[in-house]
Amino acid sequence: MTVSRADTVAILGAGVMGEALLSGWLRGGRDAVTVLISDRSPERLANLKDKYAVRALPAAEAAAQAATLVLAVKPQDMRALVQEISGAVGDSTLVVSLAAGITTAFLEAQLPEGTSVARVMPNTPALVDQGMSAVSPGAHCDADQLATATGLLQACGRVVALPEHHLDAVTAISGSGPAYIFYVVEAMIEAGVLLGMPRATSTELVVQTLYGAATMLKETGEHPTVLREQVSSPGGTTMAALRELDDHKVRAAFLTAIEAAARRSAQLAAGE
Ligand SMILES: NC(=O)C1=CN([C@@H]2O[C@H](COP(=O)(O)OP(=O)(O)OC[C@H]3O[C@@H](n4cnc5c(N)ncnc54)[C@H](OP(=O)(O)O)[C@@H]3O)[C@@H](O)[C@H]2O)C=CC1
Ligand SMILES: O=C(O)[C@@H]1CCC=N1
Repeated sequence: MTVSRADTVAILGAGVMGEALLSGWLRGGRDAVTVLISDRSPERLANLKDKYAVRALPAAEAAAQAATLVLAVKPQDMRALVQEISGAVGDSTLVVSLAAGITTAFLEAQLPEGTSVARVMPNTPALVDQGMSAVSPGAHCDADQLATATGLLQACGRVVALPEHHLDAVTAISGSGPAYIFYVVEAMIEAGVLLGMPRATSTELVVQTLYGAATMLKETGEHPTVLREQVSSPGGTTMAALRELDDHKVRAAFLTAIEAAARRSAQLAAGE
């Protein structure tokens, strides 16, 4: 089967996020022959080719054969990748970057004049079709191209379009967010073990509690304060615990932690 360049998407940097998108597209019914992957690890490429039956090519060759390029390398590797592919980027190429911190202006300056660029911040729940992404158009990205970028992310979850000045905050909230939740889950499991429960039991209790609480937030549409108050009986166990969290300034710690993540995203833009 011959696949046109217009229908082809190349993932350049097939690591955690690259694979998350690839697997989501295939689960959503995209034909594997329309996806090219590139990575500097031959072992990783061999593994992904086996697993998903997609074609692997060096980055510049993949870039020449695809109308949409998804740049999914670490921010620190972005300059080198863009230099490698720049000569293969055509007038109609759409470049979609997933990298934290890297601005559309940076990419536009490295790519041929007038290249359409969209900046996206996804998250790892895309692996289970529950991703949350934000997308921002660069200076030359038109509405159809923004819709194309949005469609790539919608295959694995929800997408919001936002002005690019919000993307460092998005990175700090939903991009890094799953890690904060996993950190809280780890701490709660440890607490169950501290109280004498088998680790497997504690894990089951915590994971289902998280799932139930997330489902309540989503399905009831109630404010989290209302849901928290429903759990907090006067003079009861929950208030005893929440008082300790307040005494240990856990809420303030979340604010400063998330500020630090946004600051770090802005530093990555400056190549630090
Ligand atoms: N992980 C996450 O939760 C999220 C990540 N992101 C962003 O997504 C991007 C990718 O992150 P993640 O998937 O975690 O990173 P990974 O390190 O897992 O994946 C990046 C892959 O790209 C490869 N690579 C580096 N340079 C090149 C190149 N020139 N050509 C081909 N392949 C190359 C890397 O190889 P090697 O291993 O040899 O370096 C690696 O396999 C980052 O910019 C990150 O900011 C955004 C949201 C969430
Ligand atoms: O930690 C990081 O830099 C990347 C960006 C958002 C999630 N992971």
